[in-house]
Amino acid sequence: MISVEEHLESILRQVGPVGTVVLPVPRAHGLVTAGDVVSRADLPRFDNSSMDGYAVSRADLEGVTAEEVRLLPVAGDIAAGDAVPHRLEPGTVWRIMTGAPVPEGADAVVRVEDTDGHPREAQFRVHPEEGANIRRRGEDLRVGDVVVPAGTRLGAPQIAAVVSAGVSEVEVVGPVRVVILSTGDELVPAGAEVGRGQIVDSNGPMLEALVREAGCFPVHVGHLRDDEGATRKEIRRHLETADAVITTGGVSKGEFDLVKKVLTGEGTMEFVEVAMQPGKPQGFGVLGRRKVPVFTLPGNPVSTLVSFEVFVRPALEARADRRTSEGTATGFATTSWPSAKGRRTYTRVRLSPDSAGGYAVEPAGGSGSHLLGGLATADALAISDEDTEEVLAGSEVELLLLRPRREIDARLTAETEALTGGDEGEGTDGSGTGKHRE
Ligand SMILES: Nc1nc2c(c(=O)[nH]1)N[C@H]1C(S)=C(S)[C@@H](COP(=O)(O)OP(=O)(O)OC[C@H]3O[C@@H](n4cnc5c(N)ncnc54)[C@H](O)[C@@H]3O)O[C@H]1N2
Ligand code: MOO
Repeated sequence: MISVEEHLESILRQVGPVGTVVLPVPRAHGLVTAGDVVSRADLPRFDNSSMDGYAVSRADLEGVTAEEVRLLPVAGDIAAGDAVPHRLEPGTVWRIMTGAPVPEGADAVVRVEDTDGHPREAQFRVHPEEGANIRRRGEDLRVGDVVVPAGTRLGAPQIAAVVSAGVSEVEVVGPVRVVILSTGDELVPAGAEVGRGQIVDSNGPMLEALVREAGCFPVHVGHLRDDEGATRKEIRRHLETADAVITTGGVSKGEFDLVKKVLTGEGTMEFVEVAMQPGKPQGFGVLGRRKVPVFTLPGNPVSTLVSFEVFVRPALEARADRRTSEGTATGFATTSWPSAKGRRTYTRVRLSPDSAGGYAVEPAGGSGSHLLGGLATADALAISDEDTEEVLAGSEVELLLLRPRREIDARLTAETEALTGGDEGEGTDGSGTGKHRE
């Protein structure tokens, strides 16, 4: 058996980012920039008003107060989008809308609330500060400024900044297209009738969701029957287009464990036993002329999940050049549970608030790799090392989170409030206490 670290290192040595592509900015959502994105425009593009009001020359309102009001004639209206260059003549004002270009000669905008709002001859009640309510050209970004540095994941705020800066296409690390193949004659697709001896293929939909959560794109989710020729043909076909292939099942010692049989000797494929529980039988290699990473995960659903979190997610992150894991945390065991001696053990656990504002940890259901009911209630995997035979009540445990931390913390806060009748807002409030860490 090899260690978890040895297997992960072997995978990461062989996996690098996919090539870059140039995409229209909205389609690059979630992808990582391959180079700095540089502004093609000054932002704002022109001096404009931040308020509905009047563009004025301050000199014309010297000494004006709420008691010492002044009347000035209005030259006209300037709306947002007005393309005509206007000039402010001394002794006059322009009525101006939010976002409209400030006329030449104006050095402040007076809010409509500080006037009587009249369209032709407005009464002013303030003497504005220099530049009041004017958004200056280039105060946000200048031509040539870096809007988003290389290596940034394009989220909604970055997309807004980039398109405003006059950039319509960006070079990003390409979308990582993942093919998912469940294997085994016993499987039927979700929703289909389940016959005698059959089960629903849950690994396919689970991996599809995991791949998506990891910021990659499941492009094919299929099922391979226990047929050697068909299995070989189907895997080869996907090597032409996929950026990663994940199979489940067919890698242990059964007579019909065909994945192992078909892929042995292909590319750098290696089938190993990893000192972990669950997830012992693992296969990985890069295959075909495109050197596509292929992960052959054990079929038991919990083994598949743990294998994904421990090996596939880091590799997909390397491929997409981004981090997506929900991260780690620590908590305290409220009860004891067994740990497989000699193997890194990943125990499904449920978290609750402890009295010190940390995470209280207890197993979510049994330890069998087929137990999906318990898995659905788990918040995290508690990791215990190879030397541990039993995780003792009261001991500190390392957690690999399976849900977004905000979601866990929000639930725990609600539970704390329910327990205390809502008078203690402190505790697991999502801001993290000494015991929580990323
Ligand atoms: N003689 C031995 N038998 C097994 C060993 C072993 O060392 N010696 N290892 C066990 C361990 S540990 C695991 S994990 C599994 C891995 O088996 P495979 O990867 O070959 O997977 P299968 O045999 O095809 O299936 C295992 C189990 O999972 C169910 N399954 C498979 N695919 C799906 C799916 N897509 N959705 C839901 N459930 C699935 C399948 O019906 C089996 O019950 O091997 C042990 N055996
Ligand atoms: O290693 Mo298997 O993955 O225990 O269930």
